[in-house]
Parts: sequence; C-alpha cells; structure tokens
Amino acid sequence: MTDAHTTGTHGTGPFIAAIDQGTTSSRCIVFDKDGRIVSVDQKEHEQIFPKPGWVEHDATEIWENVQEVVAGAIVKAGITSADVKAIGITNQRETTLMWDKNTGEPVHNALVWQDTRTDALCKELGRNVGQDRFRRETGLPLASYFAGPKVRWLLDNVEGLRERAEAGDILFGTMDSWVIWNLTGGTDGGVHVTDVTNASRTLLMNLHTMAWDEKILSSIGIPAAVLPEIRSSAEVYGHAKGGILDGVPVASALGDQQAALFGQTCFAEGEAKSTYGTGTFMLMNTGGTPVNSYNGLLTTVGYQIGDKPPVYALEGSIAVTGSLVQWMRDQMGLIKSAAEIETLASSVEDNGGAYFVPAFSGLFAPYWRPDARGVITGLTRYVTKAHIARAVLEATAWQTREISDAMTKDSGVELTALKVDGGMTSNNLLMQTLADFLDAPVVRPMVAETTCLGAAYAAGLAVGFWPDTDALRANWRRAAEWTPRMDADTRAREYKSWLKAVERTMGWVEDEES
Ligand SMILES: Nc1ncnc2c1ncn2[C@@H]1O[C@H](COP(=O)(O)OP(=O)(O)O)[C@@H](O)[C@H]1O
Ligand SMILES: O=P(O)(O)OC[C@H](O)CO
Repeated sequence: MTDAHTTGTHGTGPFIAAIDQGTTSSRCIVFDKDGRIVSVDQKEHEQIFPKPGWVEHDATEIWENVQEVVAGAIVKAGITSADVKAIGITNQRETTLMWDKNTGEPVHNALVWQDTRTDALCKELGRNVGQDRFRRETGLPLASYFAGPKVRWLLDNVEGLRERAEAGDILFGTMDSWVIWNLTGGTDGGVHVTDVTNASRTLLMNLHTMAWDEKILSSIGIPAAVLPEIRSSAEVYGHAKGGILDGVPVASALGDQQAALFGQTCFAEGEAKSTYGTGTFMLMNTGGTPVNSYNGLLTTVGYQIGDKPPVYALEGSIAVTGSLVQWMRDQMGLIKSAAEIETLASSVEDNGGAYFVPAFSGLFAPYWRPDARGVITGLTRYVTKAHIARAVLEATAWQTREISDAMTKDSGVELTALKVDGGMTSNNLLMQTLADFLDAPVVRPMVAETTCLGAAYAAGLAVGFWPDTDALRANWRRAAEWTPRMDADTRAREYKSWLKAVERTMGWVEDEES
C-alpha cells in the first residue's frame, strides 16, 4: 500500500481537520485560517473485484485507515485536539454499507459506486416503477451507480439481513455515515446521520422535500428503520469520542464532488468546477431551485449550510478518466507511471486518427448506457502507442466537452471558464487539450486539494471559524491557466469523429449479460 506524507508550511493555529474517505485512499488534511495546508496523511485501501463488474471495499479496513491518517496528520502538524476547532468529512459518494448497530460489524463488504451488479435490478425497477418517477422525485436516472439498488441487493443476498433490518438492528450508510458513526462513538452512542448531498445520491431522497421518499422506499423494498437522519452539510452532528481528536466537534459532511465545488468557492449560480481523479465530475451551481436535466445530467444537491435553504447543482459524471491512465500503466504496461503518459503523448503532434472511448463499465453522463463497452477506433498501421496515449488524454477532454454542452443546454449558462482540480490536472498537455476542446480557459487554484478544503470550509463555517462564504472566496488564488489555441474547424472536425467513435460503443453487451 502506498502512503503519502506531506507536510506544508505551518500556519499559526487554530486549525480545521478534514477527512476525505475516497475511492482509492483515505486522507486527512489539517488547514489553517487562510485555507493553507498544514499537514497531510494518506493511506490506500484494497480494491476488491470478486467478479467482472463487481467492486467492493472492506469498511473495517477503511475505518482503521481513517483513524491512522487522522493521527498521522495531527502528529505531523505538531498540534493537539485543543488546536482543532472542528472536523469535516468528505467521501466517495454512493458506496453503500450496512452494519450491525449492536456490534459495529459490517454485514458485507461495501458495494462501491463503480459496481454494476444491480444493472438487472435497475431494469426491473424501471419496468415496474418507471424511470420517470425516479428522475422526477430524486433528480437521478435509475442506474447501478446509485446507492438505493445496492441496499436492495444486500437485503436480498445477505442471509437473514432483511429480518434483522426490519427488527431495527441494521444501519445503512454511505461512507460519510460510517465514518461519522464510528468517530462519534460507534456502538457507544455513535450518531447515525448523513448530509443532503450524500442523501441526494441514493435514489431514495426526494429532492424537493429533502426527506426520504416513502413511496420510493416501498417500491424498491427498503425498510425505513435502516436509514440515517438527513442533516445539512454544515452543522455540528456530534463530537469525536476517543482517539486523538477526542471532544472535537464533527461539523460537516459533503460528498467529495460537492466538497470540491465548495472548496473551489463556486457559491454563485452558474459557477462550475470539474474534478479529474479516478473518474471526472463536473458540477455547476444552479442556485436555490433544482434544474431538471433533459440532456443526461444529474440534478443533485450542491450543499446546504446549517438552516439556510439548500443550493442545487447540475452534475455530469464520467466513470473512467484517471483510471484509464492507470489501465494503460497496469494492464497494458505502455507507461511506467501516470505522469509518463504526458511524455509519450507529447512525442506526437496528434492522435494519428485514433479515438479511444473508455466505456469500461458502460457510459455515464450524458448517455447512461450500461450496454456500452470500450473501443479504440480509427486504427491503421500508422498508429503508434504514442497516438494511443494521446487518444487516452483526448478521451477525458472530449467527455468533458460533451458534459459542458449538456450543461449549457440545461442551464442556459455558457461556460466562460472552468475551474479544475484533482490528480490529472498536473498533466499540462491534458489541460491544454481541455481548453482547446472546450474553447474556454481552464484555471487551477493554488490549493489543489479542493475536496478536503471544501469539507474544512463547511466545518469551519458551522463553528464560526470563518464568518461567511465571502471570507472563503478571498482564499481562492489562481495557480495556472490554459487558454484555447485550437482553430474552430479542427475542433469541429475532431468532435465529429469523437462522436462517431462513441456511437461504436453502444449495444455491445446483450441484454441478458448486462
Ligand atoms: N500526470 C498525470 N497524467 C494523467 N493522469 C494522472 C496523472 N497523475 C495522476 N493521474 C491520474 O489521476 C488519478 C489520481 O487522482 P486523484 O485526484 O488522487 O484521484 P482519486 O481522488 O479519484 O483517487 C489516477 O487515476 C491517475 O491515473
Ligand atoms: O473518490 P473519488 O474521488 O473517486 O470520487 C468518487 C465519486 O464521489 C463517485 O460519485
């Protein structure tokens, strides 16, 4: 397992600690009042692939890692719990866990957001209940990506679980709920809560009332007794019990993509960010009313600060971006490190006619097609591995362009600049390609850890560490900017070829296989 240990400039206290429980790792970052990083600790966890399309995490390992990285970050910062005014939580979204509230033991590994085992169940629910109902009430298409069908799968497949759940012994939560419950005492009085952003990814929360939707619960077949209480994203849920941060208020929870929106200070309607990690997620703040999507985006909650009204967002989710680079490294052996893809792709002028659509687990936004699978198209003898490397980077940029087009159609807002963050943004060629394909500037902030920063900001607001969102805006500083250089004809021609390549992915998996 790889661990990252970074210690930045020490500010003067007090501080806010943020925990990011992500898909590949858990990390804890301590921030000072200027939003600067004081210390970081990070630990990866095992990715479990029991069958093709199935992805699981061991939640006990994750909770152990969380405790370790929290202690690591606090020790590296050279501070104590007295210096930490609040803890914020952010997390991989949709990943679904059920555990026994009397023992604290998970009943099964967590089912990860990428897991496609509920495809058939979603089709069945679509036939019985209707796609439109889910879209209308929850803002989401009925897809295996979301938590609700995963809960139903666990209830149907773990022996005796439904009876235990109906008897009130079992709790369900996304990773925010699991971390907060454990942090606040677990079996010794842990609080069972989630926030509006995480709840908005379950297919179970009504987007208009911000409450669990009883009709949907009964149509999926989930007993209300397992559900956490839905709270705002920034308020004190409880206090840490035991551990190095004993007594510190636990004061925020946000899904990681919403946390990045918050950390990028996209507080005004029309402001958008895109985060480039394992997958890529573009979110646009749409203000106080949910905007329906007619172009394959998700309507979701952006954040809610205490008792203020919720702020909504439109989201374009791309399942495979950074993980395609990992695939080139680990499965294909064409590069030795993720960073090497830039050197390889830069050794050629263009893609040599090749297009790579990484529909490895179907296509997410804007298509939502579980039957799609990956293709490399346009191959001739001319094409080298360098052209393929270029096509890999272009795939991320074109998928962003498709989502940006859908956002403009749904919101009426033209993208004037895109704020970016995440591991892939260290790739200059990718960032330039993105500006070229979007025909808009791409800007990266000084603090690239926007996910943790957003959770820290929300926790800090909840305890009065920062007075308001204006104070947070003042901390945002630009570190780099890429401006478009591609001529309009080339862009239009290339986009057309990309869209043709996307068509080739569809319908690969026959109904019964998917
Ligand atoms: N220089 C690079 N060029 C392209 N992709 C990169 C580069 N560096 C890292 N990545 C990709 O970024 C991802 C890691 O980013 P990160 O933001 O830490 O992801 P996550 O939070 O989803 O775990 C990996 O999938 C990796 O392949
Ligand atoms: O943990 P990440 O950064 O891969 O983010 C995962 C997303 O929250 C999935 O919806």
